[in-house]
Amino acid sequence: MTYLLALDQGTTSSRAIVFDTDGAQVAVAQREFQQHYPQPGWVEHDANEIWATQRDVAIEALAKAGLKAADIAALGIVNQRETLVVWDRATGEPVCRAIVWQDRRTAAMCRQLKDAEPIFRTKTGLLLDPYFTGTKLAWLLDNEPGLRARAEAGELAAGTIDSWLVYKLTNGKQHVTDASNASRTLLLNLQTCEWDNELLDILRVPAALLPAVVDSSGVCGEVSGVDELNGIAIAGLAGDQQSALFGQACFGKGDAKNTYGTGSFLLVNTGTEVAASHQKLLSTVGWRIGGVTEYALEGSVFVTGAAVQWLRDGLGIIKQSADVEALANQVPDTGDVYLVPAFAGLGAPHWDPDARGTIVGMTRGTTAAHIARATLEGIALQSVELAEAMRADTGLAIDELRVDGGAASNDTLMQMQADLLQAKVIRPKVTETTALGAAYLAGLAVGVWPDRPTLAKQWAVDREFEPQISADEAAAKRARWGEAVERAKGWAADD
Ligand SMILES: Nc1ncnc2c1ncn2[C@@H]1O[C@H](COP(=O)(O)OP(=O)(O)O)[C@@H](O)[C@H]1O
Ligand SMILES: O=P(O)(O)OC[C@H](O)CO
Repeated sequence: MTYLLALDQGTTSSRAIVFDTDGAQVAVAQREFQQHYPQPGWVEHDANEIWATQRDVAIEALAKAGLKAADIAALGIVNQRETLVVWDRATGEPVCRAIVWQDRRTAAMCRQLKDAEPIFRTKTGLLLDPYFTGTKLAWLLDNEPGLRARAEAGELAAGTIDSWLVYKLTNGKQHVTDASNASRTLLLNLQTCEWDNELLDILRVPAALLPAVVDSSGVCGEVSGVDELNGIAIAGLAGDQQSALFGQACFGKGDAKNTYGTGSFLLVNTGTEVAASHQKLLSTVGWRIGGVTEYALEGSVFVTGAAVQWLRDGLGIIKQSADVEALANQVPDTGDVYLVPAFAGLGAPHWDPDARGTIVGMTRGTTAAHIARATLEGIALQSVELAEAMRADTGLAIDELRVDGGAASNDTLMQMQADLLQAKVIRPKVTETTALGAAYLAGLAVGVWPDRPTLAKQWAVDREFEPQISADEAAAKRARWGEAVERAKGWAADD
């Protein structure tokens, strides 16, 4: 029997899953790690802790499956995107904590660079928002004493989490990133899939820092220096959201998926041509395989599942995330309460780093149940805005949406999504599609599966949700939501 090992390095936890050739999960191990919030709006991770947790869960998953490294055909790595790690090439030690995708510290820098935004928009498909890696790297070089000189001298390496993990797994032999991760940095030319000198110049980033850009599916190294994993081929790399698109078998132009994790990320496959957005969606690399790049349009929402965590940790009205469903179902509706979870600003299609979380419409009769229900509706409504923007961009209405991620297990939320989107929502049997995508990318590279049609046949439905409210009712809620969003915008602008 042949097995694949998927490493899914997420924002809040590191996960490793062993899959068999039917795409079935054989064993899983997961470890959370610490989030650091050194200043308001800043979010950091300890890159060494990311490495240690990811290595340990990989070892643990193999042990749980009763397998040895030699039983694994290949491993794939998928990861939280945009998060920046800079390390010393000689020692392999990070020079400081990783700056996480949610970190807003470069909001002022992005405003200052606004005149250059059209260049970034055209070349990278992204916007000038603190979300992306490029301004984080520029900030670090400007603000950490001595770093720029060391970077220019070639002493340092920079990369997203995929780069960092490959570097550690190969004992410092490989400094690479795949095209999908690279397309989130503000430094990659989408058309050529190469680092762009004009963009490097604008952000004053020395090219010597950057990894080589490789295919998303292809052997890019071999594990060495971790006894239990040594010899396993590293054969798949991708950003986690692109990987979920792959794991959902969204191989055809127009196929769409939405992942509900810390944030939500709705991606639609746009084929081998870059589809430019007029609705502030992102054009991004889906994957590059055999040198051929396929693209996607993406709507990124920063806080969805994290809002449920806030109900748990911030408000204390639920004990665990899954409890939100029962609490929300204690009431038939939100009583006209709307919760805009703009805790980290607003992403697509608003891109307002100064927006902040807002609850509107509360009365003396509002209860925790209304807040819980409004949180779920807020998650669904943010995705509706993305789907509307995609329709305006591509002319294609999303009439079917494949869903995955932690919060996709919430039936009430999925029903709300179908209602508010006025489209069918389809949940597959395997909702660990992010990790499955990693296994697929790695397995294709080493011949475990012959082609994508074989993978598409493995995809199976768990449950479908059909709209149960009228289009008029949905439109009324969408309009009301729009008003609530306006109230959340710009709140922190004076900070
Ligand atoms: N039943 C549920 N209802 C709503 N949200 C949930 C539920 N279960 C998990 N979540 C949320 O999903 C997120 C975890 O999903 P996951 O896909 O593991 O996220 P990530 O990869 O971003 O760490 C958490 O933010 C959690 O609050
Ligand atoms: O870690 P996740 O699953 O929340 O994904 C984070 C995204 O990749 C950020 O762009």
